[in-house]
Amino acid sequence: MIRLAIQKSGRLSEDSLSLIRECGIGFSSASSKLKTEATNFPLEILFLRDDDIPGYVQDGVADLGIVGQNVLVEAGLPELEIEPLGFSKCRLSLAVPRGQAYAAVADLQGKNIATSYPRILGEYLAGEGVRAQLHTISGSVEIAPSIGLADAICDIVSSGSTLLSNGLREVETVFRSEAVLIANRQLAPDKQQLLEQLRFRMQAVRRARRNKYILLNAPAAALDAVKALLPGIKAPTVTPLAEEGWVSVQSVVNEDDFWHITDQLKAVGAEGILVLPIEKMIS
Ligand SMILES: Nc1ncnc2c1ncn2[C@@H]1O[C@H](COP(=O)(O)OP(=O)(O)OP(=O)(O)O)[C@@H](O)[C@H]1O
Ligand SMILES: O=P(O)(O)OC[C@H]1O[C@H](OP(=O)(O)OP(=O)(O)O)[C@H](O)[C@@H]1O
Ligand SMILES: [Mg+2]
Repeated sequence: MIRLAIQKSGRLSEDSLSLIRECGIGFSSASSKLKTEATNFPLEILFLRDDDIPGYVQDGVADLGIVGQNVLVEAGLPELEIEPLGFSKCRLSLAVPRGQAYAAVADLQGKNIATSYPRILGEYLAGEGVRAQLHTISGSVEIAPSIGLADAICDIVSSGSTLLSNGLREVETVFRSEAVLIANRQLAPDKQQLLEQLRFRMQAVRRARRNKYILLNAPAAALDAVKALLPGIKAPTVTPLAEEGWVSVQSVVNEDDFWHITDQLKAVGAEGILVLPIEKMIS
C-alpha cells in the first residue's frame, strides 16, 4: 500500500482528485473523511492542508504528495519533486498600490513587503541586491497595503483579478508554479514499484490531455501536404475513401497547435475535419 497526500479543500483539490480518477483509480470521497482507500489500486489517500504536505512526505508519514511548487520550494524541499502535473498554474508576483511610482525592483529598497513566501521572496530580492523588510502573513496578503501594513506585497497571481479588486499593480514575476507529484526519497522497493505504475498512468493521462485525435478527408493530390502538417506519433493512417481521388487521414495533434494546423489543413483542401478527445496516450 502506498500513501498519497493531497489538499483537503482548495485550489489543488479538484484537479488532484480528477487526475487520480483518470488514472483509473476508484475511491469513495465523503468530504468529511480525511483518509480513504482506493478500491482497485493499493493506494491510501490522505486529505491535508497543502502547507503540511512537503514535510509529511519528507518525513515518510506520506509516501507521495501533490502540491504546488510554490509551497514545495518555500518549504525548502524542491528535491522531492518528481513529476510536473500541468494544473494549478500560477505565479508569485510583487505588486504595489496602483498609484505608487515603480520603475524597477531597486525601488523596493528599504520598503515593507507583506508575503506568505518569505523564503522565495528573500532569495529573489537577495539575487537582485535589494534589502527590504519582509512581513510574513499567512493569508489575505492583498489587503496589507490598504491597511497600512506594507508598501508592497508578494503573492499568488493567476487571472490578476484579486490584485485589481484590491487596487494593486503587478510589477515583477518572482516565481512560476504548477502542481507537482512529490515522493519520499527512501521508498521501499515495493512502494517504488507502485510509484512507477502511478507515474506511468499520470504521464499517459497528461499526454492524452495535451493531444487530440483528428480525422479528415482530403484530395489524394493534397496528401503530402496533409502528412507534413500531421506527422502523428509515427505517421498518419491513410485509407482510401469510396470516392475516387479522396483519402481519409487519421492522426494525433497537439492541442496548442490545433487551430493553427486546422487553418492550414483547410487551405490545402481538407474537408470533414473531426476532432476527438483522447482518453489515455501511451508512447
Ligand atoms: N488563483 C490560482 N490559480 C491557480 N493556482 C492557484 C491559485 N491560487 C493558488 N494556486 C495554487 O494552488 C495551491 C493551493 O492554493 P489554496 O489557495 O487552495 O491554498 P491554501 O489556502 O493555502 O490552502 P490550505 O487550506 O490547504 O492551506 C497554491 O499553493 C498554488 O500552488
Ligand atoms: O489572480 P487571481 O485569479 O485573482 O488569483 C489569485 C488569488 O487566488 C488565491 O487565493 P484563493 O482564491 O485560492 O483564496 P485563499 O486566499 O483563501 O487561498 C491567491 O492567494 C490569490 O489571492
Ligand atoms: Mg495552505
